Amino acid sequence: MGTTATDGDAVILRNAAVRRGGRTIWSHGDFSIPRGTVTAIVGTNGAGKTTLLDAELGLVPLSSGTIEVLGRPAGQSNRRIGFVPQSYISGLDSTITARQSVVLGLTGTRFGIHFVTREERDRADEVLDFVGLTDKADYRLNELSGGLRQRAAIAQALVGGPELLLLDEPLANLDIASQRAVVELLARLNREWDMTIQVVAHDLNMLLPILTGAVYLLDGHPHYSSMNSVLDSKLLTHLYGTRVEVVTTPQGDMFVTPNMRLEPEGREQDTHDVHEAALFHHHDDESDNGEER
Ligand SMILES: Nc1ncnc2c1ncn2[C@@H]1O[C@H](COP(=O)(O)OP(=O)(O)OP(=O)(O)O)[C@@H](O)[C@H]1O
Repeated sequence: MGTTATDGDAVILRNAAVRRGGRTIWSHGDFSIPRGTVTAIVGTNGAGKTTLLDAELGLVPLSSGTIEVLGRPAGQSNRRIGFVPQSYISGLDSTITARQSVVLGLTGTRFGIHFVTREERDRADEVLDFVGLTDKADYRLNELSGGLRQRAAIAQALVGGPELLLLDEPLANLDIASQRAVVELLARLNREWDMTIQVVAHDLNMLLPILTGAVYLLDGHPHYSSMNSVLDSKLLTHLYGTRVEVVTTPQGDMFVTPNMRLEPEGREQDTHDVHEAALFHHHDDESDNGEER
């Protein structure tokens, strides 16, 4: 929301827009995310959450504006960024061991013979220990549960010592205990390694205790907000197009709960009129030309 960028920011978008397949996915990205924060990226299917991560990695060109990551233009800091893609295993030979997969984070996934140095192996073991996989280091990836595979994926992203960790739906398809373990791991990373974290998520509930803010993709525009402001029932209802409630417990915990009294067709209407919806957007330049999204 047009925030003033500082050296303490990990990511800075200035009037950023992305086009893919001939159409604008999102535009007017104008915010900065401070270092040391844990940020959710939320929005409906196809809103462009993965595209935002791709843009930060410089993998998709911007159709306007700029993105700066760790003080440099997007794409130029990738060695200082750990990335956990949505389908980690599909890009890998699942018969390699957890340790081998982590070492790949240091040596690259290129083909050919690569001798692993003692140092590389020690570094891999250090990270495997941090994610709680020491006793599974020699298990093949296809022998691990989804939750443990996700931890191996995070270990691979961490092994190069990144300052920023990007995760694309790391909790998808995990049971609740495994989701908790991943969330606890992210909390420790943030707390003990001062890691700046961005995580694409559909369900905020599990992540709420560790989130400091969220980027929400709303009506084709990404916005950043600290957690207190994003957890607004009206905003979330507009964002998801269905009724969402925010509950503050006496302990101060907040939960986003879908309202179960849904209309017969299964969705409650977003009740915002166009003027109310406009209040969620605070662009300096509202010259969006109404392109199809
Ligand atoms: N390589 C591509 N070429 C053209 N269009 C693309 C490409 N990749 C993604 N898109 C389109 O960009 C839009 C945003 O996709 P993206 O994957 O970023 O959304 P998302 O919010 O992560 O969605 P989901 O919640 O379903 O994962 C979608 O309409 C998608 O079809």
